[in-house]
Formats: sequence, C-alpha cells, structure tokens
Amino acid sequence: MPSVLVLDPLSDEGLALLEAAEGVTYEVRTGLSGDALKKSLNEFDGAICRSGVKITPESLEGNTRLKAIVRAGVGTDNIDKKAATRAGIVVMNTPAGNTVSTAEQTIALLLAMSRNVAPAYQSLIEGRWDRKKFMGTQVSGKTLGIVGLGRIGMAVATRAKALEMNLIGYDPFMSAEHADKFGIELVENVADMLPRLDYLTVHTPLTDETRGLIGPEQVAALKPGARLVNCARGGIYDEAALVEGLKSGKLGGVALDVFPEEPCTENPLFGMDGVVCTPHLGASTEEAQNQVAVEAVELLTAYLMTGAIRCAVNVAALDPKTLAALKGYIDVAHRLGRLCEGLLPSGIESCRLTYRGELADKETKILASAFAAGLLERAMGEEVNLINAESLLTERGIQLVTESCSTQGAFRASMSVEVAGGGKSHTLIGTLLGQDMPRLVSIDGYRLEAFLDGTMLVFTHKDVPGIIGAIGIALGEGGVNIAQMAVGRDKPGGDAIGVLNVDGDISDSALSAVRAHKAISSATVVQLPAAGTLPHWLG
Ligand SMILES: NC(=O)C1=CN([C@@H]2O[C@H](COP(=O)(O)OP(=O)(O)OC[C@H]3O[C@@H](n4cnc5c(N)ncnc54)[C@H](O)[C@@H]3O)[C@@H](O)[C@H]2O)C=CC1
Ligand SMILES: O=C(O)C(=O)COP(=O)(O)O
Repeated sequence: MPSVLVLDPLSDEGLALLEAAEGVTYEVRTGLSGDALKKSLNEFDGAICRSGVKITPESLEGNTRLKAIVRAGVGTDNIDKKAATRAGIVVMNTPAGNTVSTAEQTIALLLAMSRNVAPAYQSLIEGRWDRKKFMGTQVSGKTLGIVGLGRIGMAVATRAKALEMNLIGYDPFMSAEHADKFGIELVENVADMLPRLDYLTVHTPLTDETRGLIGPEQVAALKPGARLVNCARGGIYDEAALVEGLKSGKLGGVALDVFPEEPCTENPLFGMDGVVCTPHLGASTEEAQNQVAVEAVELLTAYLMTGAIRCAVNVAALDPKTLAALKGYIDVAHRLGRLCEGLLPSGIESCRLTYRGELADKETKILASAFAAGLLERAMGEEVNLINAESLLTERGIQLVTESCSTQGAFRASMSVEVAGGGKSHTLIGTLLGQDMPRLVSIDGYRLEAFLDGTMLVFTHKDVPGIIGAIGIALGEGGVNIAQMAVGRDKPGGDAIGVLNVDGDISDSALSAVRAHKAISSATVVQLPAAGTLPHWLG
C-alpha cells in the first residue's frame, strides 16, 4: 500500500482527503531537515510539501523508495529538481490554487504601503493619534509596472485596473496584443519601464535570470519615490539596494512578503520608514490552502495508484488514457532496451528509435524513456524509471534520437531501434500482439517472430542442416528446456539468425557447447523480464 509523507502544514480538507483515500496511508512529519529528513524521505512512496521544507540533493541521496513529491503551491524552488529527476522522482505542483490569494496579498501590500496602515496602527497601539505623520498616496491614476504576466501577474493586473491604475508589463512569453486586451502596455525589457513607474511588482519564479533583477542600477533608474512590492520570491530584489534606496529617499516604500532566506525574523529593512513586510502569507488563506491541499492529494494519489502525471515540473505530463493506450508498447520499448543492452554489453553510444504505423501519431516520449530505462537498468546500481532514464542516458553521453513514420510496414504498429557502440550495431523491431504479447519481429534485417521475454539465446549461423538439432542437444545436455524458437535467414543456405526462449538459465558450459558448433558464428544470452511481468514503475 503506497504511503505518503506530509512535510509542511496542510489544510484539514487536504488531510481529510488523504485519510479517506483508499489504499493509501499517510503520516505528518513537519519541520524536518538534515538526516531526519533524508531518512523520512526514504520511508515513503510520496511526499507533499509547501515552501517550508528544503528538499536538497543530500536529502535525496541514496533514496530508493520515494516516487513523487507534490508541492501544494506554485514555487518549487525549495525542491532540488535535478536531484529529484536523477533519483527518478516526479515533482508536481498545484499551479492555480493560490493565484487569487497571492494577487490579493499583492494588492493588500500595495495599499497598506501607500496608506501607512501598519505604522499608523502601531502608533495607535503606542498611544498616539497622529494624523499628520501618516499622509498617504492615492494609487488611482498611478502607473504600476508588472514583471511576469503569468497567473498571478495577470490577476494583479485585473485588480490594479479596477483601482484605476495604469499598467505597464514585461514578460518575454506574452504578446503585445494579448497584453493590450487586458489594458497592459507591454515593454521589451525591464529597463524600459523603470523611469515611468510609481509602483513595481514582480511575479516571476526565482531563476538565474530573475535573481537580483532589481539591484542598485535599476533602483537608480526608477522615478524618485517609486514603491516596490515583492510577493514572488526573495532575491528578485537585491535587499541591500532596497535599504540604500530607502535611506537616500529614492524609494518611497518597500513591501515584501518573501525573503532570500526563510524564516526571516531579522532584516535591515524591518523597522525602516516606508517598509511593510509579511511572513510569506501570499497563499495563506483558507480558500487557497484548501484548494492547493486537495489538488496536491489528488495529484499524488493518482500518480501512486495509476501512474498518471499531471502538473509535473520535471517531466512531461502523462494522462491515464495515454498511459493505458501505450502500456503494451511501453513494455515492448522497455524489453527492446534490455535486449539491446544484452546484445551490446560492451557499451552503447547512440540509439535511434523509429515509431511506425499507429504509434507514429501517439505521445511517444514515454516510449523513449521506457527504452532508455531498459537499456540502463541492469548496469545501474540505482533506481532507473521513466522519470530519470533519459537524463541518465544524457549524463552518460549516449545519444538518443527519435522519429516517427506513418507508413505502416508489416504491422499495425511497430517500433524499431538501431543501437551502435564499440564499432558494432544492431537493429531490432518490436511489436505487440493483442494487448500484452511483446514480440521481436526483426533482428538485423532478418524477419522472424520471437517472444520478447525470459531467457533468450540469440545466435548467428550459416543456414545449414542440423543446426537446430545441435543446439537442442547442447542445451538439453545442460538441462535447459527450449520453450520457443524462431529463425530468420537472408536466403536458403545463407546467413541466418536464431532466437530461442528457454526455461531457466543457460549455463556457461551449455553456451560454450553452442558456440563450439562450426556453423555458429556468435551466441549471446540475454535475460529479459518473464512474460507478463511489467517493470515496477509501470505495474
Ligand atoms: N507569496 C506567495 O505566497 C506566493 C508566491 N508565489 C510566487 O509567484 C510566482 C509566480 O506565480 P504564477 O503567476 O502562478 O506563475 P506563472 O508561471 O503563471 O507565471 C510566471 C510568469 O513569469 C514569467 N517570467 C519568467 N521569467 C521571467 C523574466 N525573466 N522576466 C519576466 N517574466 C518572466 C513567465 O513567462 C510567466 O508568465 C511563483 O513562481 C512563486 O515563486 C506563488 C504563489 C504564492
Ligand atoms: O505557492 C507558492 O509558490 C508559495 O510561495 C506559497 O508558499 P506556502 O505554500 O504558503 O509556503
């Protein structure tokens, strides 16, 4: 039964859904770090988190159990996605559940900063009725610059429009026409908007590009008295530049919900005039928390129970329908990968996959991943699955190219693989009979029909009388029973290839006896999963 670890506080509705989920158990362990986190992550199949826990490469080191991490929220910068992918762990988020709440928090901070709400209340608490000191600024008619016009940026734009603000936006993935429909003037870069703004708000993820997006140079380029809001991620504004900007009077105010290091209770900005801060409360509403928690539980349980991937940030999406439709071919691809590795044990440098017939127009990325998993799994002392197989292949410098060809060939659907390495190469074609019978239908240009399962003996030979009998005797003397045999040849008496499926293992001495036959030029034993056995990640 899959088990789920809840790493950060999750709403009661989310926990109730986990409680009610059939076939899933869960445990809440919050506040984990270091070894305790590492140990816990290896005790569960799935994990749900918010921004609190930091899932570092060290915390995933040697993990053999965890299959998925779901972020109940948007930003996944607290999860090392590279390390997760490498460990075969899918990372998903719940992108839309907290959009409105975060946009509302942005507007709340923008207004609170403009009307000195926090310091005015503080002065009341301290016994002063000071109406002069807290003269504010009206936002209506002012210009707001928005960097990042995604879900939250656009939700802020519609709210700011209702406050009668003028909007300028920057987002490299937004067209001017689309922005215009929302009353946003799109500019080509951040620098262009700075001298025109009364307010600036950022709604991008924290990336190498957005880290320090607003530093001393950008503060200098702002209109005097400009006010800045950050409800995205700490580090997008350079805090030292904000401190200097406030001290010099260049900045009229700063409102922050997020900080480079969190929790953050000491900061030079805290207590400065014109500053209002909240402890990462953007998504902290009942509505947002219920929505993201429920969504996170749904995403995680669906993945653990059916393999469906939605809202993944480190791999392509995979819906249950596609998965069901391709399951048999995923199995074929995985078995072909295993066979290729067995036929070229000294190493593979490049692979080309060609999907034919009905496979040509399918979502075939998963087949490439399954093939890569088959190719690598025996050689790797670690988990290889659909999530990490291709990146492990790339890490090893193995090239993988894919192509589709809609012409059908001899089969309704088939997949051919060409692999090369160490000066040798092989070309195999696999197909599926019925729903669940993987078959090898061509090897190095020879047509045949062999089972793609169990212990296989692949041998090349001259098409001369007595070969089959000789092999039967060699294996029989070694106590090996032949279950199935297929032979392909170029012409009678020419070169030929044979594939045997046998029960049990083939001993070294039996294999040597086969190889000793003068008409047999090569014989290789390859171990594939038994018939009907799916890889555990496809189960
Ligand atoms: N304070 C809080 O509690 C919360 C904070 N967040 C933060 O807000 C961010 C935005 O969230 P969403 O709007 O849902 O994400 P989103 O993915 O819908 O939007 C992000 C936008 O940023 C744009 N972008 C990326 N790099 C850019 C760059 N260099 N310059 C300009 N634009 C760039 C993208 O094109 C995209 O349109 C999240 O990444 C997260 O860090 C999200 C939810 C709650
Ligand atoms: O969704 C996000 O990106 C957020 O920043 C919200 O963070 P939280 O879930 O409140 O810790």
